[in-house]
Amino acid sequence: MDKVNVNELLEAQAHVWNHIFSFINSMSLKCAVDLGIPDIIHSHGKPMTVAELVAALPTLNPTKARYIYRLMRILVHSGFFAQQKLSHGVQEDGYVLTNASRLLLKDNPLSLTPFLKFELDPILTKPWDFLGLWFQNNDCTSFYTAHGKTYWDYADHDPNLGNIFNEGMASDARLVSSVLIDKCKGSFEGLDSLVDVGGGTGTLAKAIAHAFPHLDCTVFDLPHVVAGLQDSCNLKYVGGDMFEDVPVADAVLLKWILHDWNDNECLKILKRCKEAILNQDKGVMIKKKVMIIDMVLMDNEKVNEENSKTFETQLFMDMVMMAVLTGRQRREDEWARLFCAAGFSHYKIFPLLGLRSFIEVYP
Ligand SMILES: C[S@@+](CC[C@H](N)C(=O)[O-])C[C@H]1O[C@@H](n2cnc3c(N)ncnc32)[C@H](O)[C@@H]1O
Ligand SMILES: COc1cc(-c2oc3cc(O)cc(O)c3c(=O)c2O)cc(OC)c1O
Repeated sequence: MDKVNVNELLEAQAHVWNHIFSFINSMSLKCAVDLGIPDIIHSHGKPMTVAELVAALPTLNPTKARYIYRLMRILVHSGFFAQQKLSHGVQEDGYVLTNASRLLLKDNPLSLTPFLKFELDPILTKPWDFLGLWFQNNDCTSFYTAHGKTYWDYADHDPNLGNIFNEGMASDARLVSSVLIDKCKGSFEGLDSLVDVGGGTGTLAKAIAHAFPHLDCTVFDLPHVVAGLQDSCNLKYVGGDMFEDVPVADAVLLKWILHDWNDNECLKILKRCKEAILNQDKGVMIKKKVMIIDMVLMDNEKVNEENSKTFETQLFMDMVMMAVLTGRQRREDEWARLFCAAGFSHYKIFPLLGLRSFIEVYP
């Protein structure tokens, strides 16, 4: 083998090894969160040496103390912690948080820890072991192959999964609402009423109702999800089925709903949403619309070195939707086809929410 080929061979080996082991990134991060490491470093208030970290870990078995620096080393490499000199003239480094680990602090209102705990719960990681088998059987999802029931049936009978799901979704909704209200204010101005379809326990609608006190907001979700939730001044909860009927309003919001469903199911939901905004009799004074927060999957040919991480994360979410539910992420042309088939006339995409976009669709 000539030299170039040997180098290529070794590069290919490294690439395969990196992918064999890349689950260790997620699991090391989960371990740090389970041990409370981000909060401990935050409370310390200054760069924290490994000895200080070990001493502050309340549940650490003393025989494992000497391994902590190895866990921290991989998490420094993956950007969750950084190392800083303790003080001028002192040789030793201490760990500090990065923007990413600040998003894992318990008291950060935008904390993503509930989302991490949900996605990395063994109930949701087990289906990945069954993906190959699923490709060879008739099951609807590899979640079903792994657990013998659909995700919905599982969640219905396991209140703990229902709770971690709701907390995971609410944590995402808090982050999105803070960005949405800041960047998309204009979209809500002039509306009198809005219904958040599949709005869960109402985290996003509550933030919108608070930011726009003249807007009547409705959270619409399955009856058992909204049962017992308290209405407040301009926010109310309504139970129902979005495939049957959606409450009337000037605008309908669908955050992270359509990615759960296949095209036929999305068509039904979008048609119910269109009826809901057209049944609100307000003449032409208000620009009625459906507002969607979801991914617009990047086109392959637009992927470059700069955006390839974003594309990879979008592909991860697409795989999650396939393994857990029967949904998917969609490219712009796939969205456009859906909107047209549901009878909408045009749409605008605002790529303002990082991995996801804010899409307005007009009847
Ligand atoms: C991914 S969650 C999104 C929750 C919320 N929009 C968010 O982004 O935080 C999907 C929501 O759709 C709701 N849902 C599922 N089927 C539904 C149906 N047939 N009618 C109304 N809501 C439904 C679920 O209960 C869940 O709250
Ligand atoms: C469509 O109705 C439901 C959807 C979901 C659900 O589940 C997951 C699971 C996951 O690993 C990642 C996700 O992003 C999602 C979702 O976005 C999502 O909507 C869960 C349900 O009940 C608990 C549903 O009824």
